[in-house]
Amino acid sequence: MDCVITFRTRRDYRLYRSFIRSASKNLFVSGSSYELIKGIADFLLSRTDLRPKIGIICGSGLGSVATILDVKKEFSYSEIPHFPRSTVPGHAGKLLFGYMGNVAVMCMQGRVHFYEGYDLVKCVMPVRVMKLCGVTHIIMSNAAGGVNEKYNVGDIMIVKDHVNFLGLGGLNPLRGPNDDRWGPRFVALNKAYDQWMRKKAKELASQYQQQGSRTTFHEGVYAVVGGPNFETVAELRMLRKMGIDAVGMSTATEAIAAHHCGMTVFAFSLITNKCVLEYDVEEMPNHEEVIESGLKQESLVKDWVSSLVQAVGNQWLMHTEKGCNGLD
Ligand SMILES: O=P(O)(O)O[C@H]1O[C@H](CO)[C@@H](O)[C@H]1O
Ligand code: HPA
Repeated sequence: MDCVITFRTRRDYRLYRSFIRSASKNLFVSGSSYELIKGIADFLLSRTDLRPKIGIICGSGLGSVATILDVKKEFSYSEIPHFPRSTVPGHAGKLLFGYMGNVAVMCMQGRVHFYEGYDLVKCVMPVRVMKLCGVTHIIMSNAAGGVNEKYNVGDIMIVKDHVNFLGLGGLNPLRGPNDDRWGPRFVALNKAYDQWMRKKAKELASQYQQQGSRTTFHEGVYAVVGGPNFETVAELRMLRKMGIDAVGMSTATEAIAAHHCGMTVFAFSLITNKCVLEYDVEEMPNHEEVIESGLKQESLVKDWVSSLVQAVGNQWLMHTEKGCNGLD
């Protein structure tokens, strides 16, 4: 059915026209435009003198990593304009600016997920905010189910690569018009997870083994699925056949956005549950167990992440005179 709109004045017509123009522009970019994200970064930086170099994202039950920070400024996500809010237990929803040793850090105590109802572009918005706050290296953590039968609860997997099941189906945070200020239209991902950081993280991990820790570190492939349901036995069997070691509902999309805008990316999974690949098994995965497993590994994870942050800081010192105390 055709619809005819009449305007009483030329002014009404002009107002209508500009509304339609901005609406069609925002159809693709709402919540994600460079200007909007720059506005958020400026909002944060105008409220702290700290200039972060390293960003950390705490996954489910891993919020305690934030407690190693000497916090200088704290924001609740709800007080940051346009920032998404965490709705999942185990994600405090706080953005912290502080120091780990002499390294200036920005830390998300909790993330947001696609299954919470956010578009992927909104899920990765905090990563881009970090970029515009000056973060060059990002450490992402997550809770994940161990698909590899050799993985046990409490093990840590350094992510060497991922399979993005959302992306393979077309759901990608880079979908839509590309803004070259972030990065190129077609981004290569074969070096998405930084080799130097992975090597350093493995070196640092070996000290726990030497000290007799029972925690095993692995390096493996993380698969992101949409959630929020845990996977079926058939799905998990398929994942294992495909060479996947751990499965979760986050991180890979954030890593794509971070790599796209030129950040150095490191990610790790805490194995919080062993995935059930058999039908005649009583146990069933649940979020409470996921959070509990995170808490049990609290001190080791904090220690390891903190030494990785220091290692990145020392690397900076070797290459720049300024270091990374955020005061340069
Ligand atoms: O990936 P993070 O945020 O650590 O959380 C993981 O834990 C939750 C399931 O218990 C899911 O959100 C999954 O992605
Ligand atoms: N599957 C998906 N996501 C998860 C799991 C899991 O088994 N454990 C923690 N996050």
